[in-house]
Amino acid sequence: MKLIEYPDAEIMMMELADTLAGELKNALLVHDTASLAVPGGTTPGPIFDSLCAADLDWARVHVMLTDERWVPETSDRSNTRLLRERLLTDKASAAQYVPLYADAPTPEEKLPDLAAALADDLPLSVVLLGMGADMHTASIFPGADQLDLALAGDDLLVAMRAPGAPEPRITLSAKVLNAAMSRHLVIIGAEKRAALEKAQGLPAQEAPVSAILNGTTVHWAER
Ligand SMILES: O=C(O)[C@H](O)[C@@H](O)[C@H](O)[C@H](O)COP(=O)(O)O
Repeated sequence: MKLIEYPDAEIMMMELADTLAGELKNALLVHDTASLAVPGGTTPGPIFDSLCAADLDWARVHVMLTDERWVPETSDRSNTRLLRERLLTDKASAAQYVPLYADAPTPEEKLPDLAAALADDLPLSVVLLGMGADMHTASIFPGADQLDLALAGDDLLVAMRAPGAPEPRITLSAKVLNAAMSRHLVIIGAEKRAALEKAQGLPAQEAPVSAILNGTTVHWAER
């Protein structure tokens, strides 16, 4: 793991957007398409605001979430909604969106179709992850019902229910995340920095983020 500390979050978001755009551009030099997976939640919005204006051949970029809450796009809990509003806009509106949600009461009903649709985009070119103070990443939560499958299984996508998550989730597995050509984790604040340090000494069952730290660049700003 490599840690980059920034003087403030605003600078971090802009520099990280540049880094992601540069990596996508490089991937497009050698491949017909490039794939980008990004988290939802409250942290990455400003990265999306910069990245969406990056000058690259977005029509050849396939964009997806690292994980989704099982709620329709009309919900303000929908990560898809965040992506449409802040990333898949401006120049990036030409990108192809690969959904992790479909209209059905539970994720299990749609899991095979959603997994088949994303299989063509693997290995992912660039992955950006977030982390919770409970040391979850993507929707791989401590105490989740399918934690073993998400951490050590061969499935691409896993449906999850977890005490720390108010609705069912769907998440890329650790296998998919770890196969990515490039992986970044973005966190803000002292609490998450302490959680990251604690996670490094714990098994993935207790600290799921530790399963994806090898080879990952962590970007941190205090505020
Ligand atoms: O749907 C989600 O919630 C995310 O993809 C999740 O993994 C997120 O990255 C962390 O929970 C951090 O969330 P915050 O950025 O809101 O702290």
